[in-house]
Amino acid sequence: MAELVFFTGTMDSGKSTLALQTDHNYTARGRRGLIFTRGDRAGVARLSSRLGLEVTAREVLDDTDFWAEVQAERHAGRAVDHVVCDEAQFYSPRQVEQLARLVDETEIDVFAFGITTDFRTRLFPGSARLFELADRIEVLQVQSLCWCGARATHNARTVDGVMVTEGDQVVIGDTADDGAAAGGGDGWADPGAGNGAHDDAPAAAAPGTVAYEVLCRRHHMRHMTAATARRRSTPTESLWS
Ligand SMILES: Nc1ncnc2c1ncn2[C@@H]1O[C@H](COP(=O)(O)OP(=O)(O)O)[C@@H](O)[C@H]1O
Ligand SMILES: Cc1cn([C@H]2C[C@H](O)[C@@H](COP(=O)(O)O)O2)c(=O)[nH]c1=O
Repeated sequence: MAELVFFTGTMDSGKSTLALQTDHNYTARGRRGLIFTRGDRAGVARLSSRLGLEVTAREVLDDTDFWAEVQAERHAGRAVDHVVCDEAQFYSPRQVEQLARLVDETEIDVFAFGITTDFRTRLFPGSARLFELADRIEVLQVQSLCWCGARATHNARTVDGVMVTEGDQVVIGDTADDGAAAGGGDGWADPGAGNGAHDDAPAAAAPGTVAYEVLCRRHHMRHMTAATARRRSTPTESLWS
């Protein structure tokens, strides 16, 4: 029986890699899939993994209708056996409902990949709906680690190196220190900024350089990033290196 599966974890936990592997393994057995993403760091209509793999994908926009996309494909005589959805946290609840309908009414497997919560530890709307509707939730097995060595469970955002807890929910960026420049409005990257351009983007500028860091809950609650800990460097908060 077809399933809607939500593979989730923090940033940098291997979700995009698993998305690519999943599509590869199904395709290798003669099944045909569609790959969707939204706001990948590599740019519009790209699905990229930090391990270096990158493929062309269909960019999800505010008005994307997954049901219509699959029906159009089938009417054109092309089979659709599975659908891979990366950055699914950015999909609307309505789009997640379309994915569930595809599973239930057309027996297509849907594999969705995304982070659960934002930098404020709040659920993304798309992730919330996936938690509500998915047949299965799979937490990524490769652990990403907080600077203290504990399993990282939360995503922190820094602006110019300082952890923040206010701002737009969506700002495309990376876990590297040299993160992308902050966007504005609803947070979709400015098409001119070269950091994951998006058609639905507002253009308002915001200062600062945005980056992300994965932390355990304890250190997320204390706003203690690796840099903060290094500065404080108390005996009980030892760093690995
Ligand atoms: N140089 C490397 N060697 C081995 N593994 C790496 C390397 N760089 C990244 N990775 C792996 O890739 C993972 C990130 O993969 P990715 O699919 O981009 O994550 P996500 O989509 O969850 O943000 C890291 O957790 C790590 O396991
Ligand atoms: C926590 C958080 C993340 N984002 C963005 C940053 C990245 O572009 C993606 C996550 O991608 P990954 O493949 O899982 O690394 O989400 C955001 O917009 N808002 C946030 O709060």
